[in-house]
Amino acid sequence: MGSCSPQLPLICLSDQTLKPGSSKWVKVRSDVRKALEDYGCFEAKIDQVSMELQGSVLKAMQELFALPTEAKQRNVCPKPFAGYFSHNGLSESFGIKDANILEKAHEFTQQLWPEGNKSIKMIQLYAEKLAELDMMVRRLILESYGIEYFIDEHLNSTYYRMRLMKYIARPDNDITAAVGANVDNGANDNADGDANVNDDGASIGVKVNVDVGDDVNDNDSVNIGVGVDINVETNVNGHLDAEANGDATAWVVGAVSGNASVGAKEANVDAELGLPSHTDKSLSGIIYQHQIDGLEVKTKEGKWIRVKPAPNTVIFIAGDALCALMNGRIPSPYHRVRVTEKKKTRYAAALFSNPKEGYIIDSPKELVDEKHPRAFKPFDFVDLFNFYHTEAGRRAPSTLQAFCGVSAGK
Ligand SMILES: O=C(O)CCC(=O)C(=O)O
Ligand SMILES: [Fe+2]
Repeated sequence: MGSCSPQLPLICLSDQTLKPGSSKWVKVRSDVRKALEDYGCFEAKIDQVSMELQGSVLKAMQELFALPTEAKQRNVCPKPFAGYFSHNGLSESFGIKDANILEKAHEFTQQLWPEGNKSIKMIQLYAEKLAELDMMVRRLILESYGIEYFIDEHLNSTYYRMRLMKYIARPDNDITAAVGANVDNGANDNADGDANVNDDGASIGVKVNVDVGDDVNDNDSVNIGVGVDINVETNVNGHLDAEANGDATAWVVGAVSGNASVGAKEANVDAELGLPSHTDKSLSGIIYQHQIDGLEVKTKEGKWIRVKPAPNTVIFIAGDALCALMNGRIPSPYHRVRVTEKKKTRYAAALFSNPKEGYIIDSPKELVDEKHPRAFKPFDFVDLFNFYHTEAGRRAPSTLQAFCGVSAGK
């Protein structure tokens, strides 16, 4: 309240009043289209998920992440990175395919708790509610472009995957100073997903963490801003590994690293990022951040909007597959996670919708006209995802553009 920091559009999708065909529905439909065309995402106020269910899901997540590593690693998926994944000690996540369907979600229980566990029921119920919400939003989108005939085919061509995330709390006993580091301009620069910085050289913010121990200095006010020689390896943008099903994330493997010398003491240079900037590969994602903020979304103007968590609020975000399907009319925004609160563990849950394997994504002809010439060639989502794992896919400023952009000339 009263804050002038930029915010995402907030749209009320509350069940009580939103009935198809009602005047509220028509208004929400145009709000959804406008928000997505402008930002590729919006905040949604919802009442479909009770506080009780939210609490149960949080408890289930805490229980899951507290399992011994060997148990967590049983959450495997034939595709790499789609199961349990630990990212440089900064975050860890589980993946649950078809989390909204009870029988399928039970496969996840089998992996982690062969003796059975009631938590999965809560997670499944939660996924079911978010899936209903997601389908409503995708229905609103297609209606808003006047392609109602396509709704059933579209909804039937997709499935869901849930991702549960824990961002590990940073300790409190370090001194930090923000510094800017310029890395060479080149193909790798935009492995952080930032396609807009190519011409100016990519500037990345890195954080110098100095562990002030007795052996270094008793004085906590060490001035590390002076004489710190930062050597940030350009492998900051080493390579990105996408989630195997392509639904969501590009993780940087081998994050920002380098050394800074402070007197005789070595300090680690590390990204503050819990999750580097990326676009989701999915059609859509619904993200719920529990109490601790961290999610930031990039606007078309290149500004980062930090999304504040609220109990009955989720974020709807468009992915590359939706961008392609909608002939580029809806962008898939870059977003990242920066957990700035110390000593606080951040939990987040996201439900992604993906096109089924074998389904060809092709913009309906109604979305193509003189003002909007066809932007992408038809493709199978699996192929987009596989391309993402190639060197060329990783280096591309925009995976989607490089893979199937009409201007890519392939
Ligand atoms: O943790 C979050 O808030 C977002 C996670 C995310 O962007 C992803 O999993 O693709
Ligand atoms: Fe994401």
